[in-house]
Amino acid sequence: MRLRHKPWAEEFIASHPDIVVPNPEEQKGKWNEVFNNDNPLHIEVGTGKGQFITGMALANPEINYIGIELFDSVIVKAVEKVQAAGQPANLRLLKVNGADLEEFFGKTDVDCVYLNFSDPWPKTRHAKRRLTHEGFLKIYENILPDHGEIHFKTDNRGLFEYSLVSMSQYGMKLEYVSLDLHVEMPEDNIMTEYEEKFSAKGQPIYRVEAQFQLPEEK
Ligand SMILES: C[S@@+](CC[C@H](N)C(=O)[O-])C[C@H]1O[C@@H](n2cnc3c(N)ncnc32)[C@H](O)[C@@H]1O
Repeated sequence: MRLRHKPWAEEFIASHPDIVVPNPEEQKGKWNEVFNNDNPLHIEVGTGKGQFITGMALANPEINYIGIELFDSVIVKAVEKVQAAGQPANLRLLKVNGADLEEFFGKTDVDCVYLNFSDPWPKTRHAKRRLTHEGFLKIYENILPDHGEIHFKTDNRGLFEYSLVSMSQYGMKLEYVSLDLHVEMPEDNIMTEYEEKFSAKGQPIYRVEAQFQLPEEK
């Protein structure tokens, strides 16, 4: 998702350090200081305009949430969403690349990783950029505890099939695989912007929860 270039975006982000955490590498291993509690931390990589992560934070005040987004112009929209929701105390944003997560989170800092409607990168030569490529799975494994989980939703059948294979080949246990999530919409499902858009067009939403396994369990 690319929005029109906004030259003031960087300044806007810097002026909201209470929402977009500045110098996140300094929080590695001590995110509890940011939230003033030891509650579990869930992150969404590729948070876009922030609808999902904001909804999750409002629905689950006993969990801390961080939305991670690469682009200035997009995270500005997420900041506005967080403000409109009354700036929940259990929610922050990071303007960083998901490929660099290990710079900001140590082993077990994060309790769950959400990937929602990740960019599909359909060309084979771009496969390494897919957020479910084994290179990214390794990164998530390094910031999650043993048996940590990734919850993944997408409208893109090709990316979903690729991801099931990638996760399975990595030795992850696949649970709650759905080929049409909205047929029996889980009560606690929080819709993302893309989910609303694609489901309104009648497209099925695919979902899986994948759990990392210990070497002896693979
Ligand atoms: C297709 S949008 C989906 C947004 C939102 N999750 C939703 O479901 O509505 C994917 C988002 O992921 C972001 N993104 C892609 N690769 C990323 C990366 N490596 N690190 C952080 N964000 C990334 C993009 O900038 C874009 O905003």
